[in-house]
Amino acid sequence: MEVVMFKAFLIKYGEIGVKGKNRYLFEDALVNQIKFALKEVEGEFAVTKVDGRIYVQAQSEFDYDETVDALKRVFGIIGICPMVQIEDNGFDDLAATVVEYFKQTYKNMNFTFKVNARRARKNYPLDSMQLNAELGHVLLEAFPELKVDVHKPDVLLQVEIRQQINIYSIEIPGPGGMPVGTNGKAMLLLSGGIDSPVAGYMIAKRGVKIDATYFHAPPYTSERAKQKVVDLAKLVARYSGPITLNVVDFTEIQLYIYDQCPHDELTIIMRRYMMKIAEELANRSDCQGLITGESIGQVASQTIKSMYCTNEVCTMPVFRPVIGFDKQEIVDLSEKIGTYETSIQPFEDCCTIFVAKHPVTKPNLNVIRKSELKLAEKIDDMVRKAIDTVEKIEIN
Ligand SMILES: Nc1ncnc2c1ncn2[C@@H]1O[C@H](COP(=O)(O)OP(=O)(O)OP(=O)(O)O)[C@@H](O)[C@H]1O
Repeated sequence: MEVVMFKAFLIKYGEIGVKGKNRYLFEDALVNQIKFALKEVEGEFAVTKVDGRIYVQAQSEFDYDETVDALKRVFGIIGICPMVQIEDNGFDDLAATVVEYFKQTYKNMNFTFKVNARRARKNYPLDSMQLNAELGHVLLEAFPELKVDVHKPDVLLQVEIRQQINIYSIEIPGPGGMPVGTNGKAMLLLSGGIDSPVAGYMIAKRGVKIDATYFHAPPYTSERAKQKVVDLAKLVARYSGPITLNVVDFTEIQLYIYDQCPHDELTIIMRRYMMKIAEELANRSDCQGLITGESIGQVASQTIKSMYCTNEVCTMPVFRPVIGFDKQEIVDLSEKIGTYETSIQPFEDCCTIFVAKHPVTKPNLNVIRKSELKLAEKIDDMVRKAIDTVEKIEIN
């Protein structure tokens, strides 16, 4: 689309509008997230909050498509309206701009329209009704194929008389949700798979800031496998904002469990230690919850009984946003958010390397606890060491 005229966007936001006195906190978080998202777009932008509305105004040359794509990743936005903003140079100038706006925005004029003018500034010489009628008339003269429909127009042209004049008619859907930073913080257990990046995306969408923890088992898992997780964290951060990624060296613990415990219980016991360590890291970085990509019944370690056993080691709430999704639904979402291609890169995961041929699908908590007694001597030191030597990678 030829969009030479669009130099600004009106940002529409939904749920955050209903938060009463907290409204400004939500708006400020939204402004911050918009600024963060626009950092990777070429061009300078001013993001401002004026009279309870948020505007993005280009201050230099900019790439329209990239800008819209970046805004589509900001949770809390329900609509992105590309806008023409002009100074008030009298009605004739406004009428000419509206005609030019139609010419540049629509290829053919075989549609119905309605003008919806609003005056926030009452000293404008025409009132809203007069503006609607006059601008409608001007457009019909300029484009005789156009038709007016005041009930169900194909195109609703908004003309807002404020300090400046805003002209817009297109609303590109945003992602919805709430601005990140308005709903606490949680720790995502991020593996290299398909599910956990999607889980992180879904919780961030509700306004939750995210940190991540990855369990790495060198040399059984390669540097490349770790890089894949860093890449996934970067992709999630495009929506969630900056992420601190904790890389835990899990090798010693895994080998020890492998040595001491029945192999059909390995996955469950490893998972329990992952949850324990993730919870401790979460506490240290002020998180109020853990996030995993588990979905009921997907694999042996994700039966309800298995989750009952892994959940038991932590007191923090564990959020499993894809719990009721089929695999294909998770895949669809991962394609939509752009993590799928990276997730399917074939690099080994620590769980798949140490996995038993026939893992228990109905673990008994008492049996698992008994097996873990064999670890008692050394495991606490190992856990402490894993936490103390964690590598922190800042994704921003
Ligand atoms: N190496 C790891 N580091 C961090 N978290 C992990 C790791 N392995 C598993 N998890 C967490 O446990 C969840 C279940 O893992 P599992 O390997 O059973 O499932 P999965 O379906 O392959 O999930 P994913 O696609 O997210 O890897 C993951 O979604 C993730 O949250």
